[in-house]
Amino acid sequence: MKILSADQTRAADAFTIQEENIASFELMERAASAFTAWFENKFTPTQDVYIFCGPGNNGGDGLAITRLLHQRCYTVQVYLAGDPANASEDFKYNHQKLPTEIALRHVEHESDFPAIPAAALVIDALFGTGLNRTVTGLYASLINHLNQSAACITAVDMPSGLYTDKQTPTEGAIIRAKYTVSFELPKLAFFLPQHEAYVGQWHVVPISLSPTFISEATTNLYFTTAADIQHLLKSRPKFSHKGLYGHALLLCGGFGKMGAAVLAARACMRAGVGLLTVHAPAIGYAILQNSVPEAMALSDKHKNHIANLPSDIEKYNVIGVGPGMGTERVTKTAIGQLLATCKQPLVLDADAINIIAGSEKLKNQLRNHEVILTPHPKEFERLIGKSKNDYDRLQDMLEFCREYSCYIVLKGSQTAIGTPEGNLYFNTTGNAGMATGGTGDVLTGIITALVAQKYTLEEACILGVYLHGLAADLALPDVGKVSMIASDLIDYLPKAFLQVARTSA
Ligand SMILES: NC(=O)C1=CN([C@@H]2O[C@H](COP(=O)(O)OP(=O)(O)OC[C@H]3O[C@@H](n4cnc5c(N)ncnc54)[C@H](O)[C@@H]3O)[C@@H](O)[C@H]2O)[C@@H](O)CC1
Ligand SMILES: Nc1ncnc2c1ncn2[C@@H]1O[C@H](COP(=O)(O)OP(=O)(O)O)[C@@H](O)[C@H]1O
Ligand SMILES: [K+]
Repeated sequence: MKILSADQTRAADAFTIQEENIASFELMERAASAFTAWFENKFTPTQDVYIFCGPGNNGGDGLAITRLLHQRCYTVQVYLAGDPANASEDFKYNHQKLPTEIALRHVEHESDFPAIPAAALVIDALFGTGLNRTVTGLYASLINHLNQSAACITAVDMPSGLYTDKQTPTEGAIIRAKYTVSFELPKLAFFLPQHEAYVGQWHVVPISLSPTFISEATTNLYFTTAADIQHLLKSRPKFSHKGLYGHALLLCGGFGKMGAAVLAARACMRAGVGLLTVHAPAIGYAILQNSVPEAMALSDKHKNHIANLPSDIEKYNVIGVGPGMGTERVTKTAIGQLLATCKQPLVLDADAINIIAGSEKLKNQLRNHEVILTPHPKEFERLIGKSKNDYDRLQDMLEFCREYSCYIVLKGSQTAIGTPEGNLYFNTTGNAGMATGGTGDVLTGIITALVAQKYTLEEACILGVYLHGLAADLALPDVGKVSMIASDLIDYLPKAFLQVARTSA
């Protein structure tokens, strides 16, 4: 699904109003109803609700929500910050529609700020996608006042003070919401780790914006939904044989880190590779044969580290490299050889990335390959350098993808995938239980298996990251976030494939 900018969102609203020949307040009513339905489902009317409105359409939503919650027996108090004379037309319309028993209280001085009980529910409808400057003055004091309360804050569309699609200057005040309920599509700001404290948990509620507008809108930003994934998964014909599903090579493992190789290998098998060979240091040979009997094992000439490549390397149709490999000098030489000689697609992770990050010559050789790099943020920084903020980091990532003609899977809570064409895909599966050693090795195995099965590199990244997170989500009810380990992801990978296959059928 596409992620639209603030300007495109505004245009989508206008297009929908025109296309459906409705008044703009009717679309606002849809938005307010969708928010209210979410709110009703989440909170019972036993807690007092304090609603803070700005003078624009976000504030207009706040007024309509006030009316709807009042109808549903919530005790609501509503405040306006800003000049009512300059309010938007739809704000004024909804002001008139407020039931007479509800007074809109004006906040003109700090002394007008109400004390907010800890058990109260606050709805932030100060500013949405129309924010056009940093929040200062009385608005900032109000935002700080709300943030300092112990009440649960739910933001309408956007946490007030946060820009939708560009860096918010540090000096402005920003609401720290527990929940953000956004209309139709998530906003780019929700996908950036630096915004977690403001956005909280985000939810999207549909308001039937024009599908024509959305499908014709141009963007390089996407988030992956179950519906996007359905079309990707390939089915298997009855007369399938293992030769159809590729022969992958994994170069991984080292002294004390054979577990990484085992995890990557087991995940690769579970992700459907036809044949798998794992090349590891001599010390890992017996370990691999014992723990992954489905895979073939090759022993490096070096006891503890990878120092050479298999002699028949051309026969593999993809090579996954890096988990547990270390950065010994002999291993660096082997990676140099790999980049200089091999022709097949590469999936580079962990120490393979660290080794390449340390050498301009190796980095330049990326251009000669079809390659996916799967760094976590620290490996990313070694490869590309420090970025000023999360927005710049995405730009730096796309620039690197373009310059080196590669795919990057920047791992994290909402993993971002960059392509050489300049597209960015944010993943939507996964949970904090995955923040444990070895889960990245599992991802390397999955993506390598998908490339082996002739998914394009872009498909392998998108589908692999989605399935990896989905496996963790499916494991969650049984193992919980604290106890989740990387092996759980492999154990639940079959269920993840089954779930995706079911929806594609
Ligand atoms: N018909 C529509 O356009 C719809 C709009 N919707 C809502 O409307 C919102 C967008 O509404 P608007 O475009 O009116 O914008 P907002 O209500 O987000 O904010 C714009 C208002 O705030 C002022 N403002 C902006 N930044 C400020 C700052 N830093 N300090 C002080 N004042 C500031 C502007 O001068 C303007 O009065 C969405 O987020 C959504 O909540 C929804 O009701 C869906 C339908
Ligand atoms: N809080 C989180 N929410 C969702 N996914 C997470 C979270 N933390 C980590 N992950 C995922 O777990 C994996 C961790 O990979 P990585 O850091 O390479 O681990 P390792 O090197 O131990 O294998 C990545 O796929 C990342 O996206
Ligand atoms: K808001």
